[in-house]
Amino acid sequence: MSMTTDPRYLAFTLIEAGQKPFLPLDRAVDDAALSLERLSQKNRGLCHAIVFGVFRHRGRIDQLIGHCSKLAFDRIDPKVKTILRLGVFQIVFLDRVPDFAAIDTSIELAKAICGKKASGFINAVLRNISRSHKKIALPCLDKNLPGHLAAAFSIPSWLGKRWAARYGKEKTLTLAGALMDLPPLTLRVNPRKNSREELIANFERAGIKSQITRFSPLGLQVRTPGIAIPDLPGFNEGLFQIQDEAAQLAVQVLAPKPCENILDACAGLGTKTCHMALEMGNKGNITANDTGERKAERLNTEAKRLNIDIIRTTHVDMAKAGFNDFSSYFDRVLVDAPCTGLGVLARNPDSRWKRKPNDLIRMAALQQKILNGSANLVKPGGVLVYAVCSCEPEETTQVIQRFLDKRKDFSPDPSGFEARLPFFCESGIKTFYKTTFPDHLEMDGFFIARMRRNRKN
Ligand SMILES: C[S@@+](CC[C@H](N)C(=O)[O-])C[C@H]1O[C@@H](n2cnc3c(N)ncnc32)[C@H](O)[C@@H]1O
Repeated sequence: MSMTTDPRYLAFTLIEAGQKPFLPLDRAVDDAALSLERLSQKNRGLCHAIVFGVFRHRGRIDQLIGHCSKLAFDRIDPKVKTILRLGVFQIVFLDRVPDFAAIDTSIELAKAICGKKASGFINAVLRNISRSHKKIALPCLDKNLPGHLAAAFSIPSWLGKRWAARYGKEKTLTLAGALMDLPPLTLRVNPRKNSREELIANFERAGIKSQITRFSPLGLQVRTPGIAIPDLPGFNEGLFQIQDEAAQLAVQVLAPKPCENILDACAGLGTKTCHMALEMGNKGNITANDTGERKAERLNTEAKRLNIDIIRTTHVDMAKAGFNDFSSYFDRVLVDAPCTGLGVLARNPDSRWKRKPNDLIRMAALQQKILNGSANLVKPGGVLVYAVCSCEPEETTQVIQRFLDKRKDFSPDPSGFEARLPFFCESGIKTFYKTTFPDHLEMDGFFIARMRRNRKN
C-alpha cells in the first residue's frame, strides 16, 4: 500500500493538522475529503476512528506514553509523539486491531516519516505499553483529582482544577464523563416539507429508529447509530437539518415572525439562520452576517437544500458595527457569538487540547464588543438574543451583566424568555437566561439570554 492510500498515514497527517491551534479538526477532515475518498470504506472508517479517538483519549494515551518511555514525555519529538499516540490508541482502545498489527504499522509509519532511529524507540515504547497498560492505574481520584480527570476523561489540568473549584468533585466527574460520550445525533424537521411524525415514519421504513426531543417542538434524535448524515432518508430533499437541541432553543427564544427583518450577526454556516427562515415561513428578510467569507457559500447551499430564499449574506465585523453598515434597524438580532466551545467538547475533541485559560479572557472581550455592536442594530422595542456554546461565566452571565450595566437602553426580557421556554423557568423564579450542561438533558453545553431594546418615551 502506498503512503497516500494508507489510512494510518492519512490519520497521521490529519492529527498533525488538527493539532494546529487555529484549524478545527472538522475543517482539517473536510479539507482532506479527496484523500479520504481514495480509501476503501473500511479504511476510511479506521482513519476516522483513529483521528477522533486519539484526540478523545489523549489524556490516557499520554499518561501511558509518559509511563513507558525512557525519554521524558516533553522531550519526545512532536512527530514521533503523534505516531506513538496513533499506535497506543489502537492498542488500548481499538479491539478490531491486534496489538502486533498496531505496532508493526506504527513502525512502518515511523520509518517513512521520521527515520530508522525513531522507529526503534517507537517499537520499544509500544511493546512496553502493549504488555503493561492494563496494570497502569489512573491517578488517584482523591489525591490527584486534576490528574485523574486528565487521564480518565481527557480534561486538561487547568480546566479540571477550574471545574472542581466551581462545581465540586461529583458534578465535575459527571460533567467530564458526559464529555467522553458521543453526543446524540439530533436534527430539526423542515416544517415546510414534512412533520416530525412523517419523518419518524420515513426513517422507520428505512429501519432507522428516532425519537422526538424533550423540549424543542421540531427536534428528533436519531437512535440508530453509525449512519452517515447524507445517508439519512430525506437529506437531499431537505426534509430536515442537523442541529443539537440546545441550539434549536436559541432560535425558539428569538421567536422570529413572518415578514420581520432579522439579523443573524454571527451566522457561520447558517444552521440557525435557516431555522429562523423556516420559523418565518420563508417570509420576510434575514441578513446572515459573518466575517468568515468562505462560510456564506455553504450557507447558501444549505438554504437552497431547504427551499429558503429570504436570506442575504454580509461580512461586517460586528465588533465595530453600526447603523451605516446595514442601513436599517432589525426587529430581532441573534448574536451566536464566537466562543471557547467548552460546552461542546464532546463533539470537538481537539478543542480540549487547544483551549487555554487566557482564551476565556480573549473571547469574553470579543463577545462584549460583538454584543455591543450588534445591539446598535436592534430597533426600539426589538429583541436581542445572546448565545454561546459554553457554560463558563466569563462568556455567559458576566458578558450579559456587563452589557446591561453599560447599555441602559436594553433590559432583560424574562416574560419573553419564559413564554418561549416555560420548562426552564422554575415556578416563581423569573429569568431571562439559561445555561444547559452536557451532563444533563442530553443536550450540548449552551447559554441563551433574551433582552429587549427599550422603547423611546
Ligand atoms: C458560534 S459560530 C456561529 C454558528 C452559527 N450561528 C450556526 O448556528 O451555525 C460564531 C461565528 O462568529 C463568526 N465571527 C467571529 N468574529 C466575528 C465578528 N467580529 N463579526 C461577525 N462574525 C464573527 C465566526 O466566523 C463564526 O462563524
